[in-house]
Amino acid sequence: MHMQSPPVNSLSLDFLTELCISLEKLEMDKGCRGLIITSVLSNQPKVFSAGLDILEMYGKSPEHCGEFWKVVQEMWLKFYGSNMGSSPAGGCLLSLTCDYRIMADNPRYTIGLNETQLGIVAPFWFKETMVNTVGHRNTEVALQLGLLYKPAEALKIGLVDQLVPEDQVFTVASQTMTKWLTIPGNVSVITTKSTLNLLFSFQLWCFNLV
Ligand SMILES: CCCCC/C=C\CCCC/C=C/C(=O)SCCNC(=O)CCNC(=O)[C@H](O)C(C)(C)COP(=O)(O)OP(=O)(O)OC[C@H]1O[C@@H](n2cnc3c(N)ncnc32)[C@H](O)[C@@H]1OP(=O)(O)O
Repeated sequence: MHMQSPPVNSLSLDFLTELCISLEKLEMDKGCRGLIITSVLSNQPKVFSAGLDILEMYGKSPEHCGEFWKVVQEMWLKFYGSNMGSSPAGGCLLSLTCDYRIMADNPRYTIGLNETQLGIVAPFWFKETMVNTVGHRNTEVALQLGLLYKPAEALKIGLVDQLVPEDQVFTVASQTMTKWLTIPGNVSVITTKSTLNLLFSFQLWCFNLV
């Protein structure tokens, strides 16, 4: 799936709605077993996603905000696999929801949950998704300081799984997907994934988010 919503793939209500509809269609397609998501914006260096569209969170009606927040949660519940450039805040969440993250090795790109730098708070389910990926201590430091990591730093703490030269991102993503798809049967993979997320799912249920 190629994201192309200039200038920076910010996650607006319209963009997220379209994304969720596309994901739902893919979920129902029995022939689809994996998804690589990437940005095809023409800007250089490339942005994966600038995160939630800031304009959606300012001066809008309560109904609009409700609708926006709901679709943000839907997006988070659905994702699979990705490759990317810059991914601040919601863009980082988009990546964290994936099974494997491949980042272009360009020090101009950054990834992280930088909410505190913006004077806002990363919701607990952003935080938990980060803890599940990089552990509690790394998350504590990252979130309190609102850190945006360069590729090498992100790899070091496990925020991304692999760095590759910029022109090879999609090729390597395709090779990685091929490897993951050698695991037989959807059921065992889905069950394993659900088991890994069991505690988190329970927390979400307690907070009435699913
Ligand atoms: C519904 C109510 C809910 C209330 C809940 C309240 C709080 C909960 C918090 C939820 C957690 C928040 C998560 C988020 O995702 S907040 C968004 C965080 N995003 C960022 O901090 C990214 C900011 N952007 C950048 O760092 C850079 O733009 C960049 C992505 C690295 C790209 O840099 P560059 O290529 O140099 O482009 P420009 O900076 O020049 O930007 C180009 C134009 O794009 C506009 N832009 C950028 N980011 C956003 C964005 N997130 N939303 C909307 N628009 C964005 C930027 O203004 C430029 O526009 P212009 O050309 O018209 O000036």
